[in-house]
Amino acid sequence: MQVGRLNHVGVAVPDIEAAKQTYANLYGATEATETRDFPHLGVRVAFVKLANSEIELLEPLGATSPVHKFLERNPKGGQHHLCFEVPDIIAARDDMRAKGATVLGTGEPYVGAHGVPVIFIHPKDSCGLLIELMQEPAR
Ligand SMILES: CC[C@H](C(=O)O)C(=O)SCCNC(=O)CCNC(=O)[C@H](O)C(C)(C)COP(=O)(O)OP(=O)(O)OC[C@H]1O[C@@H](n2cnc3c(N)ncnc32)[C@H](O)[C@@H]1OP(=O)(O)O
Ligand SMILES: [Co+2]
Repeated sequence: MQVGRLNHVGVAVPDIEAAKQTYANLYGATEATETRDFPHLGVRVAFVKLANSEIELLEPLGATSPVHKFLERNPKGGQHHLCFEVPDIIAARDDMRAKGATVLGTGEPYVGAHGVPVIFIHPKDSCGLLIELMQEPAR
């Protein structure tokens, strides 16, 4: 299986609104979504639109958030993950497992911030990078 386009770069930040201003002021990336909470995912999220992809700004929601420990280690924020689109998230999950990669959580895809199912592959399988795979959205 070959992954598709880079949908977004996940960036953990201590303050999403401040980060939005940084991307607008420094890089002219002024188009951003409203900031939304996803309590069931443990994150607050906003997307900064780019010409060919997006920055996904992430704040932790609570101490059990998957982003909480990352921000403790990187209090100013940092690159958290890359997200690639795939045509079939179930086939992608099975392909990852068949190749010996660790699909995080239960292994069952779950609906992410874009409203389509996602999975995550452990950083140890991708040269230290956390990789998210998401079902290609209808365009
Ligand atoms: C889905 C909604 C939204 C979307 O796009 O739609 C999102 O993207 S939400 C993003 C937040 N959600 C997740 O990240 C879910 C998957 N993540 C996890 O399951 C954990 O964060 C995990 C397993 C990657 C790390 O868990 P934890 O931090 O509790 O474990 P450790 O601190 O013990 O770390 C283990 C090991 O991994 C290294 N690590 C941790 N986070 C990252 C990272 N983001 N990138 C690279 N490496 C990471 C950490 O340094 C440890 O390395 P070691 O060599 O063992 O010390
Ligand atoms: Co993401």
